[in-house]
Amino acid sequence: MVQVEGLRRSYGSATARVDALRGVSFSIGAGELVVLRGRSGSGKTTLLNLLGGLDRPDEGTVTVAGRRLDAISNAQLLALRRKQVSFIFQSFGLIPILTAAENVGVPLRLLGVPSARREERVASLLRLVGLGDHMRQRAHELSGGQQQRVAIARALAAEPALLLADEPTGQLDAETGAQIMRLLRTLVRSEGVTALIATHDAALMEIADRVLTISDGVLTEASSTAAVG
Ligand SMILES: Nc1ncnc2c1ncn2[C@@H]1O[C@H](COP(=O)(O)OP(=O)(O)OP(=O)(O)O)[C@@H](O)[C@H]1O
Repeated sequence: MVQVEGLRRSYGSATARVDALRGVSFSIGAGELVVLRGRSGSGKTTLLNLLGGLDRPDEGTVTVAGRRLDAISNAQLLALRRKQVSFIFQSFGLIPILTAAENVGVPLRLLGVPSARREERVASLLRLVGLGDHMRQRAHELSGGQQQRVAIARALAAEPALLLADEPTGQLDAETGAQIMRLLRTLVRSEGVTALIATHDAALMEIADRVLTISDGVLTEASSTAAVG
């Protein structure tokens, strides 16, 4: 599902240059949930942005669902981002004045899904994340954990092939964070999506099929763990 080959990305100019990624290669199989672990500043966000086509590498290639991101036009990249790749952020990224249902419906609107089908999918997703009773509540009225559940439902709405999550539990207390991670584990399996989740929280490794560790812009170890429910 994902192949990354020799990825390099630097920021700044010669005098103040930061080598955020210094030759990163790995692949992720369809349906796998991979946790990307690394300290703050190790290059996790840079890597996720390149995988999601939000940024372009200085060197190396990214292939998602059989398409090399450097070989496609900006219009094709936009289509890929709408249909096949979705993001979950630490800060949830919801539109505060819209209801939970409206937020989840945004990607479906962008794809032109007719309203009846859209409403059906939105309701079923919100039930799936345990918010069936909060559909009409505005995002800013929800707790952090509830907002992240809405963001997860939104990320899954368009049935993406690849889900990228950047510190999805970073703003939540430990127990709520653990619940969100278990929910992600369950949904990745039931929706058949492939996921890469960046975190520095060692407690979250247990949900991974595989853990990639990044340090100073390079992968330092790749280990397998038994997947748990
Ligand atoms: N737009 C930018 N301009 C300059 N330097 C940047 C930029 N984005 C990231 N960096 C630098 O690149 C390195 C990697 O940053 P990145 O955000 O990828 O790390 P991270 O592992 O996601 O960190 P965190 O967990 O704190 O989000 C850091 O040294 C950071 O300061």
